[in-house]
Amino acid sequence: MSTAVIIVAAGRGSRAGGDLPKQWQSLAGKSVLEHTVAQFGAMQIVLVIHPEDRVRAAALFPELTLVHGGETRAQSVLNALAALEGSQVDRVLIHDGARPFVSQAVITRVIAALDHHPAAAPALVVSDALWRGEAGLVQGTQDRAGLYRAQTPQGFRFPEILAAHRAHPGGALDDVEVARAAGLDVAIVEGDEENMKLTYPGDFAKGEALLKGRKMDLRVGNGYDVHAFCEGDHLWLCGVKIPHSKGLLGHSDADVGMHALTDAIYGALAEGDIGRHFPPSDPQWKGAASHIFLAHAIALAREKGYQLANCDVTLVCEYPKIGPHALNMAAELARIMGVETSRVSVKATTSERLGFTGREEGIASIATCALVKA
Ligand SMILES: Nc1ccn([C@@H]2O[C@H](COP(=O)(O)OP(=O)(O)OP(=O)(O)O)[C@@H](O)[C@H]2O)c(=O)n1
Ligand SMILES: C[C@](O)(CO)[C@H](O)COP(=O)(O)O
Repeated sequence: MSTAVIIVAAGRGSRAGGDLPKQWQSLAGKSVLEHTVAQFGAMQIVLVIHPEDRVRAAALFPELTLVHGGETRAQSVLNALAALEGSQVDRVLIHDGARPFVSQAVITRVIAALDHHPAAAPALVVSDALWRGEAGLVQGTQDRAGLYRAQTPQGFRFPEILAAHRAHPGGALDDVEVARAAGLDVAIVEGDEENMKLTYPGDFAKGEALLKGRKMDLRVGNGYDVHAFCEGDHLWLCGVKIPHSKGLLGHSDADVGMHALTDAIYGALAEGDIGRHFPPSDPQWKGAASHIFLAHAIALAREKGYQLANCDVTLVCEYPKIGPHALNMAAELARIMGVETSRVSVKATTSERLGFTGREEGIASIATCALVKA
């Protein structure tokens, strides 16, 4: 499944006021939009901007696809959907640029719900009493049963939401309204009180306070693994196939580097190790490609609200020589985990011909990772 994110940021923020449209205003030293974009990590992002903001946007986000927005939010969304047509994308998340505090946990819940529904969106149950009012006087109360406060990102299967937007006459409040008009069922997933939309001038002070009050929740884990050499003509290390005069022995593909990294992530989460999640006694994992284990560990981290800050994998062997492959290995691990390559390090050392690695009986690997609550 290939998922893209559309971040709509072409509005003028008239209710928020200020010298710049709200998404370009500063919040704790960075623009609102930089905070928002950062929350989606290495996902494919289409950023919808106002044509007047092109230079600013291209300078700050050189790696993102920029699309010009329209007169309304819905038109801005449609322009981005049209730009994705013909790509490999089969799911899309549509998010307000003005919601910079969206968490990994909310993003993960929306994506997970798309496995079972054509559309899904986060929302919060209304808990206050609701009144109707006029001229400063309460005119009556409104039953709040079954009422929700809608948030973004709102997630959809791509062809369905493109068709729905094309068919919609306009005037919808959000993409869920567009999807429902096309007959799509929309699942509600749990939103987050912190996932507020900056709308009025006072919201910026609330946002600053929220960022200040966020306690850093940092987890560190380590992993260690060993696999013995066996007969063979290649081995897998950190997801890269390397021709060699020996193979590595193991129940799975014996990718010792990826196993150490996977265990480091489980360790940081206090979730045991690979063996707990993929028991070697279970024949279905015989010969399994180790990216399954790493993808599971990182998904578990996201589910719990953590993202990878960085990781460092060291391979201990005399041969094969790792240097020529190290960058490819880091890129492959980063791809599997959905993070920027700059967060992943792969390096190697020999053991100076000492011990089992020195005698070329096998390869050992040590990995460390840091996870931060997003
Ligand atoms: N023509 C538009 C209008 C809105 N948006 C985006 O949609 C999100 C939610 O809209 P809202 O909070 O209403 O933003 P603005 O339209 O900018 O605000 P205002 O209504 O106060 O002018 C924002 O990230 C905004 O930039 C957009 O991309 N294109
Ligand atoms: C899409 C939205 O953020 C859902 O809550 C919202 O409808 C868009 O903002 P607006 O203030 O209603 O224009």
